[in-house]
Amino acid sequence: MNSEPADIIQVRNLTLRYSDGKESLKDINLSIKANAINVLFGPANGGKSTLLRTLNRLNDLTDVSVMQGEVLFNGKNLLDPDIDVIELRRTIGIVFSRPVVLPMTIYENISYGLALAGIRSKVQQKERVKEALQQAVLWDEVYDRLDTPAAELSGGQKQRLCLARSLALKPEVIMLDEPTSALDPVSTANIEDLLQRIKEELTIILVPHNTQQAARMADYAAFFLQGELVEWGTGEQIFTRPKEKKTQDYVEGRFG
Ligand SMILES: Nc1ncnc2c1ncn2[C@@H]1O[C@H](COP(=O)(O)OP(=O)(O)OP(=O)(O)O)[C@@H](O)[C@H]1O
Repeated sequence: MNSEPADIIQVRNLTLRYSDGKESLKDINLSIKANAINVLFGPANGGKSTLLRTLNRLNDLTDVSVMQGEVLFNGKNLLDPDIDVIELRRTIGIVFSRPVVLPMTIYENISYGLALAGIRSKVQQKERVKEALQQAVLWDEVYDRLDTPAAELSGGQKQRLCLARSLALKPEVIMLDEPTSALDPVSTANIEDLLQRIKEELTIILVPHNTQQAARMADYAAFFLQGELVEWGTGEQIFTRPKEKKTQDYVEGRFG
């Protein structure tokens, strides 16, 4: 990295409690850096997925009893009730661990979302589909069978299709929640390579599926433990010179 990237998202004093009373995020303060891979890592139940779901308001659909603090994005608090949630979810996309393809063709898996987003011109759709598949490094494998069912793709290809589906909407941020946990090592390496490539164009927030992947991928890293953000910094600092003993113990595999 040449210079310190700008903050694209600023999480300020974010506390979230589900209606069962459990505090899943405790006074979180964190900056997400633009055009970088921002890794959120730590043991299960740390609050990583909860934070991702908060950033594009998927938590609106779950039973949250308390949400305090703010999340600044493009000069606005994205937790404000008057935010356009549909537009927010286009701008901050999410890819989950299990690739969920729609029961449609490869082409339609992408064009469907474009149509929903108001892009109805067939010419424009065609261009966007091609561009997204190229960005997701899937084009060369599927360009001659775009009209076949997406269900016939391999697991790794399906995950790249899910990524292409988000990329087609030209998001500013893509969040990935353990995107390679269901994939073999070769498919995992493909996804990791392509994330390194696309960070030139957008911002990535990655919940990795293990600490090795966190260390490999992180330009910036935030260590979550039981709803608390223990520490965050550059990947290099967190994985070689952590300030907190808890981070060091986790990174060195003393608990997990
Ligand atoms: N919809 C929900 N309702 C109630 N509690 C929830 C809900 N979703 C998550 N939790 C709780 O919030 C805490 C944080 O969970 P979360 O899934 O955010 O952690 P995580 O760090 O992503 O863990 P994992 O690696 O297992 O996905 C956990 O104690 C979990 O049980």
